Amino acid sequence: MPGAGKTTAGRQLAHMLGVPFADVDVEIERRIGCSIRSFFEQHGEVAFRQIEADTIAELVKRPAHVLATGGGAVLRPENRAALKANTVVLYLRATPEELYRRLRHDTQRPLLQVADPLRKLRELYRDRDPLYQEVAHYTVETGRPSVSHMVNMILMQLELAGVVDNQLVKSATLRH
Ligand SMILES: Nc1ncnc2c1ncn2[C@@H]1O[C@H](COP(=O)(O)OP(=O)(O)O)[C@@H](O)[C@H]1O
Ligand SMILES: O=C(O)C1=C[C@@H](OP(=O)(O)O)[C@@H](O)[C@H](O)C1
Ligand SMILES: [Mg+2]
Repeated sequence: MPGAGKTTAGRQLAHMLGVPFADVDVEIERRIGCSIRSFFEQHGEVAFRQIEADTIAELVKRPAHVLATGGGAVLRPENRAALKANTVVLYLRATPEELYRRLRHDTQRPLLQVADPLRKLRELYRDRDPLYQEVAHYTVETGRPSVSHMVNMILMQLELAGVVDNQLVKSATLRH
């Protein structure tokens, strides 16, 4: 979902683990040469989703690092398949109300430039939560922690899953 913390927590997590960070949206904006919001307005969502799929297909093949996708990455089956097969997928789950609290002043998410953004978030959550749960290896219930607390929750989940070892988590925590 938009506002889940993928970009913010993903960047912090990569820094703490000492691995490269990539954000699908940032890579897309580099390719299209404008903001995603402008692209939506000029070319529409379908054209965006094709560029998003092409970008995800490339980025999931890069060596181990932290990858933040956009909230709509799960809409296309080929994206879900690519993410699940090539990465350890964490779903950063938050309620529509919490997401609205985080995004209420944000003007850059095209899907939320509507009269009732909270209603839109509830619709997106209804449609997408099953898809996130289908593609995710692990779900992190983010609630209302600070970003740094959320990153520690993610680290603990990754350690429990054996994705990162205890020493790496300890050094990450110290680095933090
Ligand atoms: N766990 C959190 N608690 C409070 N604010 C958060 C949390 N995660 C993200 N935010 C804030 O919400 C906004 C959206 O975060 P962002 O990382 O851009 O989300 P996404 O990339 O998933 O859309 C940012 O202002 C960020 O600081
Ligand atoms: O939820 C969505 O469909 C989208 C989320 C955005 O990314 P964030 O989840 O980082 O906001 C961005 O990819 C685009 O605006 C579409
Ligand atoms: Mg993001």
